[in-house]
This record gives sequence, structure tokens and C-alpha cells, in this order.
Amino acid sequence: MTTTFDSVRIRRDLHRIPEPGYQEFKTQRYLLDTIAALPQEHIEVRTWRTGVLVNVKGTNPQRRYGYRADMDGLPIEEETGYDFRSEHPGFMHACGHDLHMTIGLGVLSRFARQPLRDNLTFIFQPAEEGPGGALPMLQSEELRDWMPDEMFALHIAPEYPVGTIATKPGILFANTSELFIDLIGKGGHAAFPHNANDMIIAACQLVGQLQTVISRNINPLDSAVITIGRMEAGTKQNIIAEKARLEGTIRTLSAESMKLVKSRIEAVVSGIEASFGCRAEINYGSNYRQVYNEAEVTGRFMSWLRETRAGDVQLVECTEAMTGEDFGYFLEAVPGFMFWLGVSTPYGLHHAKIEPDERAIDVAVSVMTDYFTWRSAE
Ligand SMILES: CC(=O)N[C@@H](CCC[C@H](N)C(=O)O)C(=O)O
Repeated sequence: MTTTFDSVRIRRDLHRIPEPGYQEFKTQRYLLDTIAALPQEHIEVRTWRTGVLVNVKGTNPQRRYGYRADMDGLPIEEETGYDFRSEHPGFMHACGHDLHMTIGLGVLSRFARQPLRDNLTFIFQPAEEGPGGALPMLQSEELRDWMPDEMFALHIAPEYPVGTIATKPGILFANTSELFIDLIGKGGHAAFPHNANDMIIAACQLVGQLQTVISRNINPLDSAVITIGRMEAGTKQNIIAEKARLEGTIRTLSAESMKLVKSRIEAVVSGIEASFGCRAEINYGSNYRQVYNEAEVTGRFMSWLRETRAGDVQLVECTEAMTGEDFGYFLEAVPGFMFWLGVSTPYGLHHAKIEPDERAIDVAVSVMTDYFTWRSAE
């Protein structure tokens, strides 16, 4: 295949401009400009908030296939050795969305030139890391008449070598809920603890007790995670903290366990209120549905990979992971799958030093291009 698509340049351009959810203004502009440089005859473009939707008109369409890429960055100060580091202080593409978008553009650039028999929808979706762009995008007017019959997405996987694709039928990623807990007590002088109500002590107790929800209330053969990723309290070393805030996330493999975990968290927090004489507020922020790969569609992709790409792509049938992804909402509405794409880097997702191997982009572009082509010719 001859192509003028410069995947490395595009990925690096996108890497420089990570933006928070629903503030992906430069990213949207970059995507629109790149798409505008493609042949326009077979494509139509729409925007939805900071997202972008592209319809590639098929030559004799019977069905519509979709690819979704997420667009937002993370609040992380980049520590890579790149000379194309983030130009936005405190923000970084540390979850591979720069690669996901580049791969989408790569596949799109091929089909904008040579459309398939069937229609294609490319979805560049804002706010995956929060508060979640998938559900409102799915319900939007802009997507309604371009809704795919089947859809696909991928996620970079640091732990797999380049050339590896890992997936499975059934549940791939967990149900998620954000978790915010505010504790409100009484501040005071460090020397007079008996006159105050110290929310640092209460918060420390609470963090420990929250872990007992996982270890004592969840069936060990099921899986659940509570991670507190941020804790804020106090103003100065000799002032007793009046308030404390915990910020975290809950992950479960079933919707039932999510309900159970939340009810146990509420019980534990009530206990903290009683034992510390404080007030507490719980907020669950945004919640994502599990990523569930439809068995037949996923099985067809896996068999196709084994039969056609065994020479250059290693297919791994992986286990589920406790990561979350709002692509789960798309898969609830439309059959499809997500897969992990090996990018071989020692640092994990959400790490300030993650440097995905860019050779994975061409692997994914070629696999998705060939798969859409095969699927549409069936
Ligand atoms: C693949 C990945 O890392 N996704 C994120 C999704 C975040 C969900 C939500 N904001 C939360 O924190 O619960 C993940 O952290 O798994």
C-alpha cells in the first residue's frame, strides 16, 4: 500500500498538545485540519462539542463499521526523554490517546482515498479520562444517522511487545466509578487536639478501612479495586485540619459488586462520622460501564487475525483487566470489541515516563485497514 500518511509526525504533533476532557480545542483543530487535507469526495465531517465524527461513504453500502479513538490527556507533568514533550505544563498524553487518534487518522486516510463497499464512521471522542464523552456522544444527534452496526477500538498496552494484539470475548475492562469523599470536622491549634476534630486522623483511618471493603466484603473469586489516588488536607504543620478530601476510583467486574462496594463504602463512612463526630459527603463522579466484547464479532476478528496475520502479528488471548473505558457504553449499544495493542515500554499507563514504541502505529493501521476491507468484502 502506498500512503502519504506520516504517522510519526502526526503522533508527535498530537503528543505536544494534551488537553483535559472537553477542552480538546487544539486537538480538535489539528484533527479537522488533517482531515481537511485528505480527498473530500467520499467523506463528510461533523463536530460534536470538542469531538470529531467522519463518515466515509461506501460505494454500495450494506452495513456500517466504526472505529473510535479517545482524545484527552491527563494531569501529569511529563518526564519522558522526548524532544517533542508536552507544551502544556502539567498535562501529558500518558494513556496513549495520541496514538489512538493517529491510528484512526491513518485508517481514515486510506479509506478517504479508496472507500469500501460499506460505510465507515470514525469517532474521535473527547473526555475519556473523565467525565466521560462516550455516553453523551452516543446519544447525540450528530452520531444518530452514522451509528455503526459494529464498532472497534484499541488501547495501547505497555507490557506487550510491538506486533502483539491481545483481546478476548466477554468482559475485557471493569465497571468503574469515581469516588470523592469530603470529611468535615473542626480545625484548631496543633497543641490542643482535645478542642478540635482532626480530619487528617479521620481520613487516614478511612483510607485503611476502605481497603477492608475489598478484602472482607467481596468474594475473593470476584474482583474489585478501590484506589485512593489523591488526598488533600490541612494548611500548615501546626494547625489541625478541619477538612480532608479523598479522591479515588472503584473498579468491579460486575454491576452487582459495584452496588455492594458502594453500599459498604457508605457504611464505613457512616462509621467514621460516628466515631470521629464529623460530617462526610460522598460523590461518585462519573461511572463507566464494563467493556464487554461481543463473542461472535470478537471471535471473528480473532480467527481472521490467526488466519491472515500469524506471520507478523502475535494474537494473545488475555484475561480481563481492572482498567475502565467509556467505550463500554458504545459496546452496550453496538456489538464490537476493544483490543490491547502492544507498545513495549517499561513504564505503565498513566506514568510520567511512558514512551510507547511508535512502530505499533503502523501495525494497528495495517490490521484495522485490512480487517475493515475483509469485513466489508464478506
Ligand atoms: C484505560 C484507562 O486507563 N482508563 C481510565 C478510565 C478512567 C475512568 C474514571 N475517570 C475513573 O477514574 O474511574 C482508567 O483509569 O482505567
